[in-house]
Amino acid sequence: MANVTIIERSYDGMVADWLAQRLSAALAATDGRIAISVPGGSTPFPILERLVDSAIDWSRITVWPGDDRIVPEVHPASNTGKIRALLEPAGAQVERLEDAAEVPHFALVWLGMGADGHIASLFPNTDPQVGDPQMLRRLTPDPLPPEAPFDRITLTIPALLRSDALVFVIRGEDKRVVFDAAARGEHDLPIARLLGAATQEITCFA
Ligand SMILES: O=C(O)[C@H](O)[C@@H](O)[C@H](O)[C@H](O)COP(=O)(O)O
Repeated sequence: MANVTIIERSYDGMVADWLAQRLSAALAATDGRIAISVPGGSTPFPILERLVDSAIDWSRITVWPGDDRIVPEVHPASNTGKIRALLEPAGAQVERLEDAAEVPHFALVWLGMGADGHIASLFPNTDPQVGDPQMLRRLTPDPLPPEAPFDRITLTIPALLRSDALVFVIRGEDKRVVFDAAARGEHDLPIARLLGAATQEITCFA
């Protein structure tokens, strides 16, 4: 049973304020840089638009997309392109997963989740492993999600677990049912594998 703090009836401004506080605290705890991972999809970007205006020293933050579709950054489906457009002007360094050499330890990993229990691009058909020796994988979701029918590159479960904290923003009752069942260890979908192996603080904005 994963120890998850659920924050009910959340809204984008609330999540942005929480993230701003956590990132400020992580920056205050070190003289150097911190690394974070942020999700793609549709949920994060209204939150990131608020977060980018907060008083965070983005020049000390390296931002890793948790996953991306294998498309050019100028493609509308590119998570990295959208994240870069938002955060690089604020001073953040945004990584390209294809170029990644060494996946760091993350101060915070922020994830969304699909109704099928996927996280990042770890879809059920890819059989993601808690003990994966790789930090990054290229893979093909099957079925291809109609909203983003592309091959993917993604952080793996061990890479996502290389973090001080996990935070989820999960909107919709269908996803909430899947998430709660995962937290109780009632299925073996990717979200359940991640939560079952997590030892760090876990927060879910629902
Ligand atoms: O590349 C992606 O699509 C995301 O990384 C993906 O894992 C996303 O987080 C979930 O599918 C939830 O998407 P929404 O936030 O749009 O519900």
